[in-house]
Amino acid sequence: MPSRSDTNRTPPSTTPKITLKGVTKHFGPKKVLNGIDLQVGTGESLVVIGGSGTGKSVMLKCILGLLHPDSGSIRVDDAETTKLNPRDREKLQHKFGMLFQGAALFDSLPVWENVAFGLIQGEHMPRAQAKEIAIAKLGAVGLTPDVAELSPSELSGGMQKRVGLARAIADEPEIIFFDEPTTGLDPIMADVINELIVECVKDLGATAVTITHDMASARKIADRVAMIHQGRIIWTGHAKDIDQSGNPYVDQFVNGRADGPIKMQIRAL
Ligand SMILES: Nc1ncnc2c1ncn2[C@@H]1O[C@H](COP(=O)(O)OP(=O)(O)OP(=O)(O)O)[C@@H](O)[C@H]1O
Repeated sequence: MPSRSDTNRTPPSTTPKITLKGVTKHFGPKKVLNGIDLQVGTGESLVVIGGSGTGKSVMLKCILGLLHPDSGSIRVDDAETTKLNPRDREKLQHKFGMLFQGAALFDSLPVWENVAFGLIQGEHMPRAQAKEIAIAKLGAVGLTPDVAELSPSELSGGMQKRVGLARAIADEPEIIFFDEPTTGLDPIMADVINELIVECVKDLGATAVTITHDMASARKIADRVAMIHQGRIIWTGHAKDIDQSGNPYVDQFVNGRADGPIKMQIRAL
């Protein structure tokens, strides 16, 4: 299957969907985000790469409203999200879907109810209708209706990711966040999940933001890639240009080399 940047789809619009300007966040004496500037276009798939502890998850949590930045601006469409009251924040949440790193399913609920959770709890949809949608979404990620009645604990890691993806798309969100979607999967299953992500995002016409260490995943999913280092975005570019970034940090990361400016800075700490 071709990468997302090769597919024959409508190119993403240049209208910004998400805009971060000068976002900072510290915990105690530790500055984690040092002025993040980043824009994601409507319908674009942006992949954020970067080493462990560079602030990827903290940035994502700031966009999701799970953490409040110390300073800076985060806009989603026309709304400045750092200043929303709780009611408007809740409305904004309806635009978001999320696939968590560990799929984060409730073992106490059958698969279908995990998928339908947001529809039942958030949208107050009748259970029968929500179940129908959940089964359709499970079909969209390649799972048959009999899986709907199982407990998540009965599923393999790959199937759990599919269920997490079905849940992320159940509400047909405008923006989907993927946190390390391929972690813990073998390379073939990782590729299957990457393909499903590309398909689901394309079908919905959604904007996607993915954080990952996995370059195979980044290459497959991304229209554009942004690299974060020490709490700043140090490079952004088209996925197809990642091997000619001209940036030694990106080059080191993409090629997984121990030697380079990133290691030198770790040594210096
Ligand atoms: N709630 C918190 N309280 C204190 N420190 C935190 C908190 N959340 C994150 N941090 C610190 O912020 C830094 C960045 O963490 P973050 O989880 O964003 O890294 P990351 O780039 O996502 O790494 P990884 O790829 O390993 O998941 C880390 O040093 C982490 O310990």
